[in-house]
Amino acid sequence: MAVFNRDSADEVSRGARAIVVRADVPGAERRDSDARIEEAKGLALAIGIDVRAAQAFRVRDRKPATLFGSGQVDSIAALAQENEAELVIVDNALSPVQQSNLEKATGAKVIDRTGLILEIFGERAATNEGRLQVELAHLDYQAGRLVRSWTHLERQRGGFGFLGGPGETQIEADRRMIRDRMAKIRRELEQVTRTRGLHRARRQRAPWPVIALVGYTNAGKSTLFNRLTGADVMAEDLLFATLDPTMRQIALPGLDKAILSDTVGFVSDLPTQLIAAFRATLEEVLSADMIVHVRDIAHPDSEAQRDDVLDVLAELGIGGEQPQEDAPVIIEAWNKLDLLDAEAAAYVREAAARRDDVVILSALTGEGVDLLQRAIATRMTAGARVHKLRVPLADGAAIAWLHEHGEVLGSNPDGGDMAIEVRLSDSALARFWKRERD
Ligand SMILES: Nc1nc2c(ncn2[C@@H]2O[C@H](COP(=O)(O)OP(=O)(O)OP(=O)(O)O)[C@@H](O)[C@H]2O)c(=O)[nH]1
Repeated sequence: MAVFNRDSADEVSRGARAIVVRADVPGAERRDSDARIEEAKGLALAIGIDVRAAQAFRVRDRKPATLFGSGQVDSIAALAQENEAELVIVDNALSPVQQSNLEKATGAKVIDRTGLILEIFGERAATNEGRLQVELAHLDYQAGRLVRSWTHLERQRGGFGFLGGPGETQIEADRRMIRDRMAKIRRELEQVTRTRGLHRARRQRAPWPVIALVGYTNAGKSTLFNRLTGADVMAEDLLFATLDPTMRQIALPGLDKAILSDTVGFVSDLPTQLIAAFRATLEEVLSADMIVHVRDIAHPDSEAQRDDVLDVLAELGIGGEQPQEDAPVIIEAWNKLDLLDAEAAAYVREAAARRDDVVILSALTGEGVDLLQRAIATRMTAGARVHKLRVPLADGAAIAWLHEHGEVLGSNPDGGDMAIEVRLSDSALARFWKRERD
């Protein structure tokens, strides 16, 4: 039921014929224009849109009415016509006025980058919280786009438009409806967030370390996740294949059990309305013991992508200028090594050799994955020392725990206790005591 004026960013249908265009504003870009348009195409393909053509335009200054210059608008209209496009995707943020003017000029439906990402998030959100956050973002986006349109004027004709003119009342009613719905969603979200907090607390008590994979969209997180866990989930060439984190148990050398968590892909210029939805999925990362930052090292904007990811992590208090005290350590996994030619590979190896927090690999071919496993395990067990512990003989579970998580060097029954000499990392020891208390 369309209770309010659903704007044209809504209901993009799968298989829609589309063209992708973008305005490159000189000086405002720190990224490769081709790569940006490719990413936008990838985003559109991810929701099943039939992208027929893609083109970037240099725009000296953004035109308030149409964003693009008038000659460029004509070219876009011609491109849309040639390709029989029903949809024009503009990979920039558009004001409602620009959107509507471009629709008039092209005769096609126009959506901007925010609209596109909202569509993707809407399709990918798998948990209750993800769905609510996306709906909230969508409503917020729509509320900003309620302009006095002809449909409103038509509906209002003969109505009560004395003050403020016809249309005003309808817009107000629409706004109120959106506000009410948003308030309801916020209440539901509070409930869901509370439940999620409980789940997380329960998991934190689990005596295993948690490793979180983060990375820019399409960097190869899901592929690596599958490699490391042997699970065959979500290896798709789809952006945002993983809006909600997935947890799996993995085995690492010298570390019987650990939990690997896959998180949502990062993306540049994330629409402000979506930041909360995105962060919600990242809270998992905060409780991790270690972060593996997966990077597509063969991508032309690899460094800009890394900066985007690090900025978001810094906002969460991980890394950056003022990291939180017990924040997880980060290792970088430089992925897609197989895509580099010999010269580039040599260069990358040299750069990696200068750092002790980098592993080079290919999640696709498996090369180097063992090195990553070892690097994770080494860091996890770093600071392992020999401890002499006394555990009641009757506490078989505690004794088994120590055998499972540490290297038991000797054990002797002594009175009612077992005296155990065991090599354990500090974090494992802390987990052991915590486990005792619970
Ligand atoms: N050549 C090559 N391709 C890879 C490698 N790792 C991943 N890919 C490909 O890169 C694409 C994206 O991989 P995913 O694992 O889905 O990426 P992701 O980081 O989980 O993506 P999001 O879910 O969007 O965040 C897929 O087509 C993979 O097959 C690699 O080491 N080499």
